[in-house]
Amino acid sequence: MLIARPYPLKKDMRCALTHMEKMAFLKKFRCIAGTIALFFLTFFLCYVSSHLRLPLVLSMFWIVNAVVAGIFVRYPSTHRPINYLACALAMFLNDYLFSGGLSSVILINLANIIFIAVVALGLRSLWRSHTDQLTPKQVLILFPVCLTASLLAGTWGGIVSAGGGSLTDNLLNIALWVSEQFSTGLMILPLILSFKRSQKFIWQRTSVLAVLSVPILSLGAALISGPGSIVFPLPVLIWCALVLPVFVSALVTFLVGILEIMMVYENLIGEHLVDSPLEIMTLVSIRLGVAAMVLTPFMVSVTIDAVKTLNRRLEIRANTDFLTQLLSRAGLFEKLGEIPLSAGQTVGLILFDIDFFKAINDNFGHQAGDSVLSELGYILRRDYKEQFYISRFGGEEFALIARDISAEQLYQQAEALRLRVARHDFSLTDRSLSITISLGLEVGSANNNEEWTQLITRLVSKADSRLYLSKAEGRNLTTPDWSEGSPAFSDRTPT
Ligand SMILES: Nc1nc2c(ncn2[C@@H]2O[C@H](COP(=O)(O)OP(=O)(O)OP(=O)(O)O)[C@@H](O)[C@H]2O)c(=O)[nH]1
Repeated sequence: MLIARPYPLKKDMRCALTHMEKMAFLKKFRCIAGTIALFFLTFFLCYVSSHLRLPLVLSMFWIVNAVVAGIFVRYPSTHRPINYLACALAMFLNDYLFSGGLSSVILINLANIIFIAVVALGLRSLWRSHTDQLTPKQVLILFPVCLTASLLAGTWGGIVSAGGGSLTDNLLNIALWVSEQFSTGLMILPLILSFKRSQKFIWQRTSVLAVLSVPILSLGAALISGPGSIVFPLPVLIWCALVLPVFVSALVTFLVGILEIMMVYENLIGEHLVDSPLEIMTLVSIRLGVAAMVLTPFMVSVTIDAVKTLNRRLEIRANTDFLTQLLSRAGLFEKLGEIPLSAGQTVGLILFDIDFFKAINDNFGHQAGDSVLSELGYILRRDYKEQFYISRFGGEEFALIARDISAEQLYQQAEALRLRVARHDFSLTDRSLSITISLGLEVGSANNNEEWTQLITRLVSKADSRLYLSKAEGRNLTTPDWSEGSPAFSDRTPT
């Protein structure tokens, strides 16, 4: 009879509740901490941006909007009304402390919130938060979303910050707002969206040269000057996009974009800036030009990155056996081809085949046979990957290859493997199963100018005849390289 056990159950439930409460508390704490961090980040960026105002009244780079919008897109859990409120409060506080006049400050900062909201909502639906990889499609949508956000925010900001004035003043103000938001947005958003915490990258000569060429072309642009000089760095930025990781390329492009706009402000590029409609429109035009220029290398680097990832996936798929997750025969040769082979190098090969595998298929079904192959693949990957290159050579035939191994060491490893397999219970859906394997070994040295394919083919031919011997002598046996008089051959015994 089943006896009720109230206490342990209650205790379990209490533990589970406490755990859930703890998790809920942690989640809440993280949210509050995130909101406070966002408040201070916004305040700091507003402070920095508002000190980049000279020589015009409008900031040279109002970076805060793109940064906050980028955070909302990149980390969708932060996209919450409370965080909008925190950002707005930080903007109001900064303007109140350093510019005065709370009422106009609220209206002007509404433009910033409009930009953040439009970018966050426009890009959020397309961004897959579970992957860091950007797609060309996502980059394409960056342009219209950023433009819409800049147009809406800029129109509102331009009107409320002009404080009345003539229609021309209003239109010029709007043009300045829109162009600034658009160019700053397109410089900063790629940076935030492509940022990866860990990325393996080896600097090669071409990557270093590409980066070093950037300041040279930028200097050329500064020396020659004129409106066309904006695009001088473009070829080298495209080069960076081809050879650098997406984030590094975006960073270089961002720095060039910033430099160009600063040079415009310093009269190094373009005409002398005075506060007339023509000069303002020149600045607007240069900014829009910079925006278009910075997006181009970003599109190239994201597209190249997507192509590289696709190539890597195809390569893995082509070189890996789907069932066992081991190298296919072609994959083995491909892998070995990457390793230098010097004359005289010793290479050992274990070639083995499952005994009576056809009977497993016949008695338990093809799926059971697949399951055995898959489990065997798992054992080989787990226990032998360190010492050997492992390949599913054919149907139920496997090859293990090791460099710098003696005939005796190879024999010991092969015997250990044979016993390991024989003692293992392979699990099928409704039962477990024991199998045995027969092995043939060969150890050889590479000849002068011999390639991996030739060497392995030579070793396989010998090992295959020894595998056949193991089968002929009753299976569950290892036949080593006995031509070398290995003492192990005479010791071989079935389990
Ligand atoms: N389930 C399954 N069976 C496979 C696969 N590849 C090959 N086989 C089967 O493996 C069996 C190999 O049979 P045989 O060559 O006669 O060898 P065996 O039955 O193991 O006998 P011995 O090697 O002489 O011990 C064939 O029936 C193939 O159909 C696979 O991927 N999955």
